Amino acid sequence: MPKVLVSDKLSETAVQIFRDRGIEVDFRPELGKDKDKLAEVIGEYDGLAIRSATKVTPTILEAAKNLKVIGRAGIGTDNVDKAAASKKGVIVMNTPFGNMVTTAEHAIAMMFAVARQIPEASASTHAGKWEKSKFMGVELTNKTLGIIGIGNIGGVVADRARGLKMKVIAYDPTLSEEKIAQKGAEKVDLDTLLARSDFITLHTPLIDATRNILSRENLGKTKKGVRIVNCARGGLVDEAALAELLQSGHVAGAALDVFAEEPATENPLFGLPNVVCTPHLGAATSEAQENVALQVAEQMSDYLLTGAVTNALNMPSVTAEEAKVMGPWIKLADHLGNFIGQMTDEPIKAINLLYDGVVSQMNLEALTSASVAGIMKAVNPEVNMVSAPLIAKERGIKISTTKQDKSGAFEGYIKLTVVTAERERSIGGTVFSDGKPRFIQIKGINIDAEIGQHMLYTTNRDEPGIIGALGQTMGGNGVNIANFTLGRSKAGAEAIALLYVDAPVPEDVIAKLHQTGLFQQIRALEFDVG
Ligand SMILES: NC(=O)c1ccc[n+]([C@@H]2O[C@H](COP(=O)([O-])OP(=O)(O)OC[C@H]3O[C@@H](n4cnc5c(N)ncnc54)[C@H](O)[C@@H]3O)[C@@H](O)[C@H]2O)c1
Ligand SMILES: O=C(O)[C@H](O)COP(=O)(O)O
Repeated sequence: MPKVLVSDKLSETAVQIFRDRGIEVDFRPELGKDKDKLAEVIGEYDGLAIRSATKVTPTILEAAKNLKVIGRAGIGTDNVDKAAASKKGVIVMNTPFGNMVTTAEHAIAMMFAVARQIPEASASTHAGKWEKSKFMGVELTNKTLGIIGIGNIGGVVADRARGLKMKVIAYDPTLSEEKIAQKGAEKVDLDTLLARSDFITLHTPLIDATRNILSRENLGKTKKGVRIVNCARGGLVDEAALAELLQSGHVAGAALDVFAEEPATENPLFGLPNVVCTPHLGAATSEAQENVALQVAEQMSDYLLTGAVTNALNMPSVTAEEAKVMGPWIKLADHLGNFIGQMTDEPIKAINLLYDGVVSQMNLEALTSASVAGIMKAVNPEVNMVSAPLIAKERGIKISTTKQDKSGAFEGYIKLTVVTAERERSIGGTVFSDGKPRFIQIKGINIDAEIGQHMLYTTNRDEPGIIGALGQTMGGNGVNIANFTLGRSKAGAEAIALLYVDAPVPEDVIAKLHQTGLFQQIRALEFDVG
């Protein structure tokens, strides 16, 4: 039974879902703030469910010996070292839509709050002062709202702002003018947004390209009297520069839900007039917390129990249905890769995959990842579908895929070719109607080989006596052959044999086969057929 740790304050709904799905779950939200304790216990778990308090560092991942999936009940995953997770083969998933509306509403609320100085007016009224003339505000109607990053949340903000009769402009380099127009905004460049906006709201992830996007220089390009709203991530704004511009009167107000350092107990913006602050409450509604807890628990359970992958940031999606249909093909892709991986001792330059027939209509990204993982598992058993493409990229291995639909004798097949400086190796395989993967071609020679845990691969010149030599040497040394496949390109040319045996072929048996002088290549191979 898989075991999941919840190390942040998730709704109890998540715990219930894990239990209902038959997953053992420990609810320990205090661990999100205790990295040493988390490192101590994480080794026991297959899944880790978090919000933003838990920092999943390389140290935590190093200790996470059994971890398969990290589920973020929310959107931002900047608290997870995704590169380290991918390298360890751990899937990182989030819930991209569960708190989108709630966070957009918070941004709108913050915009109103800063336009009308509501928090300060409220505090003053609570204090028994009746400072009616002190809190003069501005209308939102007809004002220009500049949205930096108009993805899911920015899109909802645009929609609500249009309802408030604001003019909406947006800077988002990855979206087309048309797409931004569909969201009700005009696409502009950053300088134009800075110059035209009465209000600026940020809705990008915190990545290298967006870190400090509202830098001192860019804040200096804004319209006098601008108001800034940040409900995305702290590092997007230069807080010290913003504080100075607020004090100089260039910026009329700021509303911040997120800070460079969190929890924020000290900040250059604290205490300044017309700065509205909330403690990272963007996603803090009961509706959003139910949504994200439910979604993350379902997604993590699906992955741990069925292999279905949804909303993963470091792995292609695989639906539960796909996982079922593709299961044998994924296994085949893994075996094909593993065959070549075990045959290849020299550095790999390129991996080419050809998908033909039914398999060409499947999720090829997942199949390719499985194949690449199969190759790499031959030298590092820790590699899996998540980490393999990353490792291949790091090593400069070029991966290409081709699909076609002319499988002929088979419903579909996969052909894997691996290129090294010395040679090209290829192997083809299919899945029979019994759901069993089989090798059907090696080096262009047709065969029909059942795949077993222990196998022996030999190449020889096609001449009499090979079967006898193989049978005698194996049998004479107590190695039972479960299945024997032969193939040759033409009579007298190169031939191959693939034997499926009941136990690993001992070194001394391989030496004896070599002594016969009949074989060019002899390799004992092991496959994970579980
Ligand atoms: N305050 C909170 O509690 C809270 C809650 C939810 C999400 N968030 C944060 O809000 C942010 C946005 O979330 P989302 O779900 O809308 O993400 P999203 O991925 O749907 O949208 C982000 C948008 O930013 C754009 N972008 C990327 N690089 C950019 C750049 N250099 N300049 C301008 N735009 C760029 C992307 O193209 C994308 O359209 C994330 O950082 C998330 O962590 C905060
Ligand atoms: O990225 C998010 O989803 C938000 O920042 C919410 O974070 P939280 O779940 O820690 O409140």
